[in-house]
Order: sequence, then C-alpha cells, then structure tokens
Amino acid sequence: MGSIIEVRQVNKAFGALQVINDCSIQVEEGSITGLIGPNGAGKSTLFNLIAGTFAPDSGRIHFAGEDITAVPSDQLFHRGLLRTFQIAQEFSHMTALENLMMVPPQAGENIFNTWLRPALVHEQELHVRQKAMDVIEFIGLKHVRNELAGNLSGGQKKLLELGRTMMVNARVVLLDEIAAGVNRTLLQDLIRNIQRLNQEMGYTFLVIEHDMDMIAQLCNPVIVLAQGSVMVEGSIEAIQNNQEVIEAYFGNDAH
Ligand SMILES: Nc1ncnc2c1ncn2[C@@H]1O[C@H](COP(=O)(O)OP(=O)(O)OP(=O)(O)O)[C@@H](O)[C@H]1O
Repeated sequence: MGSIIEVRQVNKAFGALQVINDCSIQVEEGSITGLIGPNGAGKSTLFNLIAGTFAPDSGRIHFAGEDITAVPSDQLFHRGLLRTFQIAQEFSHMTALENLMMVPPQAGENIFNTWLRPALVHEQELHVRQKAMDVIEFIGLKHVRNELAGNLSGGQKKLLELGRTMMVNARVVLLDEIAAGVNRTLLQDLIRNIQRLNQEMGYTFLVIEHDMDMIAQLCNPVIVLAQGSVMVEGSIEAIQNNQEVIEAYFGNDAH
C-alpha cells in the first residue's frame, strides 16, 4: 500500500523558536507508525500541523493523495483524519454510552435529513444508539456504559476516547500519549483494541508515545524526531541500538 500521510519539508516556528525544521515523514496506509523523540522535539506540534490545528510556515501536507496543508481540523474529521477526542468537561457529566452517541456525524450522514423528515429522527437515534452499543462492547466498557464518563478511571477514559473514533468512518487516527497514566492491565486492552482497529477495520495509526514497551508492542516503523527533524526511522530494534538516538535521549535527560 502507498503512503496515506505525507509531510513534505515542513517548517514551523513559534516566534524565534524553530520547532519543526524541514521535516518530511511518510505514514504507510495500514501501518501503526510510532513517533518518538526527546521532550520538546516537536512531536505534538507535528501532530497539530497534520491535524489542521494550525498551518505550517512552509512545506506541504498530503492525506490520501490530497493536499491538506492548512485544512482545518473539522474538515479533516469529515474526511476521516482524526485524533482521539479528549473527554471535555461538559462530556464528563454524560454517561460513557452518551459520550459515544454525542460524536458529531460526518458529512454524508446528513443530519438535515432528519429535520426535514421527522419520521427518520427516531430511526436515526436507534441507529446511533445501536452503533454506540456495538462500540462499547468492542472496547470492553459495556459494564460501565451507564457510568458518568467523569467517574471512569484514567485508562477507561482512554478506551472511551478510542471508542469515539469508531463512531465515524476513520481512516487515520493520531494518538497523542494515550498510554500516559494508564495501568498495565488496561494498557494491554488499549494495545489490543488499537491492533484490532488496525487489522479488522483498516485504521492507520500515528502514535506519539513515551512508553517504549507500548511502542515496541505496537509500532512498525518508528520515526525518531529530534529538534524538529527526522533523526532516523526503522524498526524498534534498529532504533534502540542506534547510537545517535541513545545520545539524543541521554543528552536530553542529562539536563
Ligand atoms: N503554541 C505554542 N507556542 C509557543 N511555543 C510552542 C507552542 N507549542 C509548542 N511550543 C514549543 O515548541 C517546542 C516543541 O513542543 P512540542 O510540544 O511539539 O514537543 P514534544 O516533542 O511533543 O514534547 P513532549 O514530548 O515534551 O510532549 C517546545 O519548546 C514548546 O515549548
């Protein structure tokens, strides 16, 4: 398969700080690609550029063969490029199931139809509820479906965030440190679900992660970012033995 995301010679500065520096990466369709690097390397900024949170100063970004440079995130969402949705404050007062049902429909699942044809409203709601039930079963949270999302554990919230991507037709999902604060048992559930979404539903993932166990279990290839550029790319084994990478991490930890 070809690449589904291509970042070509992208630059981004914040004031005098050059955060992304002539950076080019490719994400193969159907892969689970890791994005690692020392603190401040520019990983989240690169995500924000791909996800349309802000525009690069120069360079181009392509998704599924189309130029999406500076296309805003809500439009990318409709095309199936999404990042996990953090559960916002207002959603923490809704149940886990309702959180899934609240994910906005994509273009094509036309909500206006339901306004014009009220008889469809009930049918549509049943459809969304059934889909949410299927998703909650898939992510293993059926037993807490009626709990308020705010009362779920950190790991359960991460599973729910992943579940929200399943309410739409996602093609590429960007995961930003989804393992942070998740206990080992739930982390295994999370990893298994990501693998299932990849294998059974064809999702491509780009994963920012500091947890090297998770990267080793999930990702191939792994891209190492340092000072806003790609330092090296390859299998986790190749990267763990790469002297330049070891120095980049040690150099960063030493300060
Ligand atoms: N909106 C912003 N305005 C100004 N500076 C920013 C902004 N966003 C990020 N930065 C700076 O850009 C640099 C890279 O930050 P970024 O969050 O992309 O790194 P990261 O690799 O994701 O780091 P970490 O692993 O610590 O999360 C940092 O020095 C940060 O302070």
